Amino acid sequence: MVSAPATPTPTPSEDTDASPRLGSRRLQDVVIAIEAMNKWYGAFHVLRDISLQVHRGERIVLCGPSGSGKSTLIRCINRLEEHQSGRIVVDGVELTNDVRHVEQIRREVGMVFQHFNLFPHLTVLENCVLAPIWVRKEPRRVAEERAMRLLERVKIPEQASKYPGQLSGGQQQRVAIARSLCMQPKIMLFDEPTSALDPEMIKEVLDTMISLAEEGMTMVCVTHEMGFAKTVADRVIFMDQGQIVEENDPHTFFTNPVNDRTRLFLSQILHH
Ligand SMILES: Nc1ncnc2c1ncn2[C@@H]1O[C@H](COP(=O)(O)OP(=O)(O)OP(=O)(O)O)[C@@H](O)[C@H]1O
Repeated sequence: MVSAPATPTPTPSEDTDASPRLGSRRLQDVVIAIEAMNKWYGAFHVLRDISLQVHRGERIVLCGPSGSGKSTLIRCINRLEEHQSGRIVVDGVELTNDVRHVEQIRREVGMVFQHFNLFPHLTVLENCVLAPIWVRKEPRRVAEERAMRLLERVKIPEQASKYPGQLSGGQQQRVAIARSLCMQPKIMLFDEPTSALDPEMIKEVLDTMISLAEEGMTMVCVTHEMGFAKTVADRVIFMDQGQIVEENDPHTFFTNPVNDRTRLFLSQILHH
């Protein structure tokens, strides 16, 4: 049975002064709506009653201690992991077992992983055009032109004919970002994209993410880069033991955390 696309909670569409704001910007429609979602790994209750709404163009940073469920949560958003109860609606499509919905979501939601996940036996350009050609059935020329534009945007067009193993970690991660963008996603998920990088390469990847944010991409980022959270995020969400414990704008989150667990976490990472 095909379930009807669900409608996320509506938000004001008219651009009136009364519409809610996101910093200096106006809140737009909800693109990710998670309602009372739970997930178990066997008997282990890994995500507990998660409710979260992400608006178009919003930049969310998810943080929290190791094992708190951050990766699992963002992997549920593109159905790399299944949830067992509650609802996840992405751009008006509810995530169910219906493969058509899953395919649609995978096309609209790009994901960048800690360990790049590039195909080592394919060149940078081939990595970038693989999904557009095979999933979106694009002509090779169209896919390659877009891939080259995106490799220019992440500032490594000269690496197009190299293999991933010939690049630095920072360059490989920028290829991974360009590869995701080749599918023209509406939402980008980042799972600790800088954690596997040497310190001197972290900045180049963060700069790429910052420029994406400036262009209005909707982003959900799991990261320990609190400088990025402070300057780029519209909202910082703190998770612990599978729950969203606290969320706020970055200024309030970092200067006036309410929950004891948030305070403890911040004191540990900010003084590290
Ligand atoms: N496939 C799996 N099967 C069983 N347990 C899992 C699986 N994947 C993750 N877990 C467990 O679920 C919990 C949450 O893991 P998750 O990777 O989502 O946490 P995290 O907050 O992203 O942690 P980290 O910051 O260390 O990456 C952990 O206790 C982890 O061991």
